Amino acid sequence: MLSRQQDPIVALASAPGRGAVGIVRVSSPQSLEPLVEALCGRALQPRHAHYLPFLSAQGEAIDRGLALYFNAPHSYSGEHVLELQAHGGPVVLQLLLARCLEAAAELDELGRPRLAALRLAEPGEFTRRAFLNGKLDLAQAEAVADLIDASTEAAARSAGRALAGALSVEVGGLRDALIQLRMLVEATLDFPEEEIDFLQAADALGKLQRLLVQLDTLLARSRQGAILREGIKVVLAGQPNVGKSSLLNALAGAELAIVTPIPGTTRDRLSQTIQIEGVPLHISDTAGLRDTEDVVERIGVARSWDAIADADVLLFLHDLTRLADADYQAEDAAIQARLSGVDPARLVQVFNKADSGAAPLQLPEGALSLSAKTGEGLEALRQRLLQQVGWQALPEGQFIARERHVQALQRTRGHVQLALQQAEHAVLDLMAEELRLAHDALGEITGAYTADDLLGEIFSRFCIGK
Ligand SMILES: Nc1nc2c(c(=O)[nH]1)N(C=O)[C@@H](CNc1ccc(C(=O)N[C@@H](CCC(=O)O)C(=O)O)cc1)CN2
Ligand SMILES: Nc1nc2c(ncn2[C@@H]2O[C@H](COP(=O)(O)OP(=O)(O)OP(=O)(O)O)[C@@H](O)[C@H]2O)c(=O)[nH]1
Ligand SMILES: [Mg+2]
Repeated sequence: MLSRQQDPIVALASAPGRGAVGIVRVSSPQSLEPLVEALCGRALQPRHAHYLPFLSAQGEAIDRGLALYFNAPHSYSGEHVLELQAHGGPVVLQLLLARCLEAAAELDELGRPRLAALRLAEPGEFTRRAFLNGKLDLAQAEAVADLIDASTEAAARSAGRALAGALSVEVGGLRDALIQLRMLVEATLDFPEEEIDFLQAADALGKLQRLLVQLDTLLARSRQGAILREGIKVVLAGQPNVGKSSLLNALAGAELAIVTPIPGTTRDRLSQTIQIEGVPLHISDTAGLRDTEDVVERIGVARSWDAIADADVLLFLHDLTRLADADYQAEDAAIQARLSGVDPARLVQVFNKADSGAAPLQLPEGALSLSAKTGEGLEALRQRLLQQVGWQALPEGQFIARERHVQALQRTRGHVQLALQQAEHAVLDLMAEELRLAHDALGEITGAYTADDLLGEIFSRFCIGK
């Protein structure tokens, strides 16, 4: 793994103002001993906790806390790391941070700064260094961010699995199988007259087929992991007064949205994340769809249409008590015409107010009937939402994955498939090329082959101090 000469960096490694304990963390390719001397007034034994005062330039205690020193490469970042674990107040932590920068600039007896070029860390820079120093691969580094951002317990657990290397281990197994095949094919290319025998003797076709099966299994697990990470965008839409806000409240189990008998109550989009079996659902309640002269409501309705376009799943609500009403039907016809642009696979028709005793009705295929008021039919709706996005809780446990991983796996699979076709026709040089491309695509997941701008994009989404 390439390792570059880097400036030393410092940051708060906890959200300021919230923690009871806050950490100021310094990471540096050069030794931090001169800085430790200034801040702690003594040397520290690596990997031991020392309780001591953190010293200002005047030698006063800014705080008393635990200091930890990690010698490179035995640290989180793989560099020399100093942690000052202090009381978590925002002001005291900012003082400590400023003191680190000040102490780094202080000159020693020879007129050199204690730690030249110490600067504040960029988002994700500690973890980026851990990656560059081979402490984590890219999939694990991404799992760090996903663990922090996890919005449900299931998402956190599966990020924990990915951080421990579950995805990386699977990818590594596939990579080893690919390498074996590549070696075999490359060797065979050197003896052209025996190509076919070679392939048969080594069962190349069988190996490729098994590789495809393994890729499919991993793809399935990664897709589930991506659902856990990203969650699902569910939008509640429909005419005014059909019960969209009531359904949001029922799903969330809280009175989030205002509900009244007055049509046009909701005028703006209101979103809430809930979970079903650990899957995060980002649910949006929207303004009822209708033509209106009210300027504010018009903007709200335009936002409803934006939300509809953006939904993974659109729950389109109908009011069972008004189905026979001529105005309602006319409005509905106009809306349904406009909805015809929505992918039917994303659309679920929901007939609300089933408790009202309204005339029983022949529901359209795939539609649900329920009552936001009594909760009847809600469980069926929950199951339908999971089914709609292809969620299955897998017995072996999914690990958090990103769309990026799913796409890299799909590309790998495509190349293995083509390699198999070439193998069937015994076109070995093309087969070798497809295997090489498959190998490259797989390598993108763990960061073996990753462009710098992708790394920049991945790490910039971390918080500062991570
Ligand atoms: N105080 C503190 N807690 C923390 C972190 C931290 O940086 N500081 N972490 C920040 O994310 C996480 C833990 N991550 C860490 C990862 C590796 C090493 C480390 O010292 N690794 C050495 C030694 C490993 C060993 O003893 O087995 C190494 O890799 O060589 C430390 C923390 C969560 N808790
Ligand atoms: N009987 C019955 N009434 C319901 C049900 N769901 C909602 N209502 C009533 O229908 C009326 C409108 O409910 P809302 O949830 O505000 O409807 P909405 O679709 O959000 O309406 P707008 O915000 O105006 O678009 C309220 O009086 C609710 O109490 C239900 O399942 N059964
Ligand atoms: Mg409403």
